[in-house]
Amino acid sequence: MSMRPELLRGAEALGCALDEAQADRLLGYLDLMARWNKVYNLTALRDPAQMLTHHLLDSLAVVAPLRRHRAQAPGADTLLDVGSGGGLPGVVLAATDAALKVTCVDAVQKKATFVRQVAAELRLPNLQALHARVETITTQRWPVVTARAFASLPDIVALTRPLLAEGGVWMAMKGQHPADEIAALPADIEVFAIEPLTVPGLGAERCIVWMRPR
Ligand SMILES: C[S@@+](CC[C@H](N)C(=O)[O-])C[C@H]1O[C@@H](n2cnc3c(N)ncnc32)[C@H](O)[C@@H]1O
Repeated sequence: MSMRPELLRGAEALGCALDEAQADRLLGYLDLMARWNKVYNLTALRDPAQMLTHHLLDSLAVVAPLRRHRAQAPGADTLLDVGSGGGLPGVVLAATDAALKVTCVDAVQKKATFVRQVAAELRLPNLQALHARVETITTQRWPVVTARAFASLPDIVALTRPLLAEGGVWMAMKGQHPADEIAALPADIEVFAIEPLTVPGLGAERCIVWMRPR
């Protein structure tokens, strides 16, 4: 059964209606993920319908908030997705915004290789993948650093702080409001917004924790 209608409906509910080309890319990504998963074990989910809600729609939920942030932060046109795994949310962000240059980094070679393959097959020149432990990167800084299912907020900050550009922000994707993690952040880190998200069909709490150095 085609998943296009559910994808289109879900994206619209999330405030990021997709054009045909964007929907094609995201469905192509889902297809590549399902095929590579048989060999490379990129995600524990096997059911494509679950991959749609738990991965694609969950990642699409941050597209509109990121657009709002970028509208207020001119120059925030590059993003680092830390511990990107099979490319979540980095691939989804690159596939929905050609003006955003996305770098996905993961410590596992096969995951970076998969994201490179996605960039080639889906023709996404704004997507690149690095195979590295994020704490070893010294070559570049980014105005937005994002992470999904990567680490606690204090660990995200500790591992990626040198990679944040002047005036940059962290956009951390979390489940329930992570009060304990927020309480454990260093005093010079400000949580300037916590945005609750409602992901169609997911039935679980989600939020974005926006952070920046004070
Ligand atoms: C649970 S997975 C989440 C993957 C993806 N963000 C998602 O939401 O499906 C966490 C990923 O972080 C990667 N990782 C863990 N420590 C890392 C580090 N220090 N630098 C880069 N990647 C790391 C792991 O290899 C793994 O792919």
